[in-house]
Amino acid sequence: MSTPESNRASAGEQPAPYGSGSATRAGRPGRQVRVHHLRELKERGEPWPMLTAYDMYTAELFDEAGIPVLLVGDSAANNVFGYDTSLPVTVDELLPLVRGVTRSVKHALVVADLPFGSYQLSTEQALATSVRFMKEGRAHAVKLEGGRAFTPHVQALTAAGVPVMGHIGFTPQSEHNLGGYRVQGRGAAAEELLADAVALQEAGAFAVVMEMVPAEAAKRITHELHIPTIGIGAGPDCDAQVLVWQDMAGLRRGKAPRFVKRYADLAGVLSGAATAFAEEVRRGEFPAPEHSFH
Ligand SMILES: Nc1nc(=O)c2c([nH]1)NC[C@@H]1CN(c3ccc(C(=O)N[C@@H](CCC(=O)O)C(=O)O)cc3)CN21
Ligand SMILES: CC(C)C(=O)C(=O)O
Ligand SMILES: [Mg+2]
Repeated sequence: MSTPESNRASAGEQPAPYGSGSATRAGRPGRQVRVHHLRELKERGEPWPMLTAYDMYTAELFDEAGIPVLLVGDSAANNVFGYDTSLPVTVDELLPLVRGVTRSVKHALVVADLPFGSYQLSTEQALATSVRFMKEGRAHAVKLEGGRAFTPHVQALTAAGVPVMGHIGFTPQSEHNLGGYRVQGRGAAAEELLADAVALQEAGAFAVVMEMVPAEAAKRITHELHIPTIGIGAGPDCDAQVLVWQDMAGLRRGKAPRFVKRYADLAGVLSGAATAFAEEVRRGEFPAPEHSFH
């Protein structure tokens, strides 16, 4: 079977950049995704997907599935390390996950989420932490939570060569300040949210996540900004959509937030596999002769 993709590869030509040509139509970026490709997608009105990833196999699979941006979220706190919130996770815990993901992708832009306490103290702290994620973790960009109060941090990082993704609306690291998991930017607060988004853009952010924001407010902010907006519980009019991968694939059980759609039942598949393995071992059926060395 010969595809345009393999023809190009065998001819030894440079594949088309993400955002143009047959590679895009196939949903597969031809080479490294760059922040300007995301801006081009916004200009063309083409929505794009983002997922979290915390390890090699998921990073490889999502990269091959044509997900242009992977986020090593501080949500690893809940979804890898078993904490009840994202607050306790540390840079030292997240760094090896970032390394695993960046080693495993061929195309995706990998964003490292700065965890609570690793950037809020000063612009210097934000830069020191980001340099670790880029130097040791080989991340391509970082993400931090906060609006106008964090424009000095975004400016300092951008000036130092670190692409920054903002995150406004419901910001889980501020859970105790926001009074729990609640929608942000209803009514008059929509103006505050817009001011935060514009300030992040002016400070140099290349994109901004909006979490649990009313769809109308998110739509307006998306139209006002020239950088891409990435929604999670922010309606259909954002430039991109992000989900935590264990939510998207149905690995996490229990009641999911309203914004989650499950595209698979990985919990069912894995638990079925583990149960079948356990039964075969207990019945003496595994290993069979073909699994043994003779
Ligand atoms: N697995 C997972 N998925 C996520 O989306 C996620 C994490 N972990 N960890 C970090 C943060 C925390 N997030 C959360 C967690 C819970 C709700 C939640 O319970 N939402 C409810 C209540 C909303 C309301 O009361 O207005 C919902 O039904 O959406 C929302 C976002 C989003 N992030
Ligand atoms: C939900 C996304 C945006 C996030 O910040 C995370 O996974 O940590
Ligand atoms: Mg996060």
